[in-house]
Amino acid sequence: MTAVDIQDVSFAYGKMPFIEGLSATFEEGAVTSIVGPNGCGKSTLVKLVDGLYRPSSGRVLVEGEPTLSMHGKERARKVAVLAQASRPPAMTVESLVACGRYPYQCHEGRLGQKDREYVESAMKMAGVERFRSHDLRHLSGGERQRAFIAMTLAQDTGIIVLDEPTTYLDIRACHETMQLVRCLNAQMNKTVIMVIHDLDLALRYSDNLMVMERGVCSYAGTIDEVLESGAIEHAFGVNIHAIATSEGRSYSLFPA
Ligand SMILES: Nc1ncnc2c1ncn2[C@@H]1O[C@H](COP(=O)(O)OP(=O)(O)OP(=O)(O)O)[C@@H](O)[C@H]1O
Repeated sequence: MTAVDIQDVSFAYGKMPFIEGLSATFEEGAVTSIVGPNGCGKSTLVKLVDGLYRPSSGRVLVEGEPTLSMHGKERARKVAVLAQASRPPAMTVESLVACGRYPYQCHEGRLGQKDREYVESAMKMAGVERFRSHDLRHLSGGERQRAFIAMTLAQDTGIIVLDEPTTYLDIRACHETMQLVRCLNAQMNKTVIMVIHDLDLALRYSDNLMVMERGVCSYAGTIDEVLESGAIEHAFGVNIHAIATSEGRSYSLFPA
């Protein structure tokens, strides 16, 4: 089954076409990383999936429905998108996580019993319960990222899209964030699509990879298929060596 289907999408900033005829599919129940050099269009693609940008041609389907035919709240009940980290707002963890319930709220915006249950279980799942009354600005980068992931969980969608979830995190927090992603996938069957710069993390924690170059998908497939294809070497100008370890495989990357 396909969770997100990008069908022959073109998009331009201003007059110059940037993405032309991009097609890609993201498998339901899988963790897929979008990788590619700076400026190749990864965040643009995320915004097209989020319905923030309108393709000049082609369409994006989320769970079989064109994103642009859905109202904002309807789309937000299918896909939760966590944008790139920016300055954290002055609010508590619990208030942030409660924001994830907005697609289910009516005009008054009050949380009902069910909303509160979702907020509680999202904080528990992401391991931020004990920080519930802490101001986001006073958390470490890793704790704050878990709080934002909890907000996407409270949104109760089948699909989570994370744009560079490990930026600014130290190596331990990077791995903890990726382990949380795998846990959400394994225990809650979340489809996860993430833009990630760290190729080692992408190779280690994803089922599938989509490699982008200058507005196109140059290759997509399982980790083994992508490694076999040479698409990463081509896109980044690196060599990759896979090393067997007791925990599976580790990857060593260095300039070609
Ligand atoms: N709002 C905008 N207006 C005009 N051009 C933009 C805008 N946003 C992005 N671009 C351009 O579109 C191209 C793709 O940007 P995008 O942010 O999608 O790339 P990216 O692959 O996510 O980059 P990075 O890895 O550096 O985050 C870049 O050349 C960028 O300068």
